[in-house]
Parts: sequence; structure tokens; C-alpha cells
Amino acid sequence: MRTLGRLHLITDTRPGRDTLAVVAAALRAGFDVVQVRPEDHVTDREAYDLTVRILAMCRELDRICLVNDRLHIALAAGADGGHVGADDLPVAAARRILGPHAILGATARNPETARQAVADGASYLGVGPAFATTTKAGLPDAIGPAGVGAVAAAVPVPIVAIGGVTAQNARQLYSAGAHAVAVVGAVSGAADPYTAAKEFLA
Ligand SMILES: Cc1ncc(COP(=O)(O)OP(=O)(O)O)c(N)n1
Ligand SMILES: Cc1nc(C(=O)O)sc1CCOP(=O)(O)O
Ligand SMILES: [Mg+2]
Repeated sequence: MRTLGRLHLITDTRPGRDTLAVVAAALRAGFDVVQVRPEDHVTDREAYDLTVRILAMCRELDRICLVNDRLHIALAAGADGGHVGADDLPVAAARRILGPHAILGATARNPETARQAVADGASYLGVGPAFATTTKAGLPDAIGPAGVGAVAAAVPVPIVAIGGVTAQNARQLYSAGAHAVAVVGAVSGAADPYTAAKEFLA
């Protein structure tokens, strides 16, 4: 299995966002991983086409490409793995589908669910919301760097902190034990996504 990078871009396909241009800018700036996260209303065909295009961009620069929720699309496109949360396939089922070598991320918000996800086959955990965010509705309260750190201390797999992450607060999350951060709005919503992505590298 490939080493998981420390900067993950999650795609933003909301109206008004230029998804592919943002992905290109983040990859050019040095982001290591792109997670394709189609909106729920997007058809499988559209999600597949988006994944194929983003996967090609990742392959060109030898970066990792994951697919959120829709593991059949990850497999069909030949992506490196997928990510599941509480409303998706259970982690053990996701592992069976993806096979033993794929990267499989699972959302965990506390040490107990984190340990279970790892026992079930997760190779990394998405942990959050680290800070308040408006990108996704219905999330629980932010757990802060301390909450991220508590999960990191409980499991032996890499922790990817998510939710409200900016170039300014990312350091707190790495210091708390996160291996990586995952970002939507701080790059996608920036007037200049390339410069915004570069700020994370600094
Ligand atoms: C790295 C990472 N962490 C958490 C999530 C959230 O996954 P999930 O809880 O399944 O919510 P959706 O993204 O599917 O709305 C993630 N995608 N990536
Ligand atoms: C998709 C998602 N999942 C989260 C979780 O905590 O599970 S937070 C989130 C959105 C992250 O977007 P932004 O970087 O703009 O805050
Ligand atoms: Mg999900």
C-alpha cells in the first residue's frame, strides 16, 4: 500500500466551483491526495466520468486518488481506494469490496469508533470536524485539536483531520497527532486556489 500523503484535497462540486481547475491547482501546488466526493444527487455516470478525469490528473503527478462513498466507482475507475462514513457501507464490507491492498478511509469521531474501524480494516481515519465548517450540514460540534489527538493516540493508523481546516490552523492539528489534513473550502473557495493551496505547503 502506498504511503498516505499529508495534504488531501476533497473535491467541491457545488455550483459555482470549478472542480477540475481547483484539483489541478492543488496538485500543482503539492497536494498529495485527491478524494473525489460527488454530491449525493450526482448520477453514477457523472461521478465515474469525474473520477476518471481526476484520476488521470493524479496519475500524471504520481498522486493518490480516492473516491468517497461510491466504492464501485473507485474500483471501476481504478482509483487507489475509497472513504466511508456512518451512512455508507460498513468498514468491513468496504474492505471486502476493495480488497486487502486498497487504501480505505473511515470516518471516526472518537477513540471507540476509531478502534472499531481499524479492527474492521480501515487503513486511515478521517477525524472531525476539527473546527467549525459550513461546507457540510448536520455535523456534530467541532472536536478541536484535542479531540483529533485523542483519536490519534488510540489507533496505529494515520489520522486525517477534517473540517474547517485552514493553512493557519493546520499546524495545530499536525501537532496534536494528525498525519494529514483534508481540505475543501480553504482551497476551493479561495479567489486563487493555487496560492491558497501553496499556503498549506508552507
Ligand atoms: C478524510 C475524510 N474524513 C471524513 C469524511 C467524511 O465522510 P462521511 O462521514 O462519510 O461524510 P461524506 O463525506 O460522505 O458526506 C471524508 N469524506 N473524508
Ligand atoms: C465532508 C466533510 N466531512 C466532515 C466531517 O467532519 O466528517 S467535515 C467535511 C467538510 C470539510 O470541508 P471544509 O474543509 O470546507 O471545512
Ligand atoms: Mg460518506
